Amino acid sequence: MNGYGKAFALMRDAAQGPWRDYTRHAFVEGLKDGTLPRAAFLHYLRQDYVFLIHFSRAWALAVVKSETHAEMLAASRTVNGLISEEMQLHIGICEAAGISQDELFATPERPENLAYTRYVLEAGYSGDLLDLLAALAPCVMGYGEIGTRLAAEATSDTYRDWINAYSSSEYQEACQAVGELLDSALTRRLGADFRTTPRWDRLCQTFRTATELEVNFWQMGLTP
Ligand SMILES: Cc1ncc(C[n+]2csc(CCO)c2C)c(N)n1
Repeated sequence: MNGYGKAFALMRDAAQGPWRDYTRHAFVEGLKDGTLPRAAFLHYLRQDYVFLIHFSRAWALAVVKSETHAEMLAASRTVNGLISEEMQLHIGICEAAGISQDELFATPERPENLAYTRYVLEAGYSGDLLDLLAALAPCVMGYGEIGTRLAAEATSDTYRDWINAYSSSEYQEACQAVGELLDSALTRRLGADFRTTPRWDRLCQTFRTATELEVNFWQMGLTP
């Protein structure tokens, strides 16, 4: 699977093992065949709602760290997509399951959740837009790959709404836009041969760590 840009494909290939653990996690396979217990899914969604609050803050920080209007536009569109669409999806599914928005907002944050979001925010606070985007990319593109694969391979309709959200053309376009942002931000700051610069390996390491934190997040989802 590809189409999310050059830098993403390189970073993913450099993090092959964790990437596979993330995109083929037992939680994901349970969404695919409908065997994921409902309690685990709702627990995950509640944690993910809190996760999205902090991820919206991290994408807002990407606006702060932008150096061009095009970068600000791409980052602010993601902030808007997150708050107006992705968080709405969670509110809707949870409401239908009898979990109110107040309850959702008051969800106590699990350590696996906290570790991931604060890692990403710290990458942005202490670094530049590249450090921040390297930490943000696994979440955006990973769900893009998972959504596309599950739309083709799902054998159950139990989690169809969730799968449809991440396989939708709107979401796939958002992944492509982030891929283009990553490529152009790298080229602007490091040059077209960004792979040969001293910073590249560190950026790949940040991408890998964020991918490992995604694996931990799925694992948390399996243990309500
Ligand atoms: C643990 C976890 N990882 C990734 C996503 C997906 N996601 C989070 S922010 C974002 C970018 C805005 O569209 C996307 C797609 C999630 N929901 N939960």
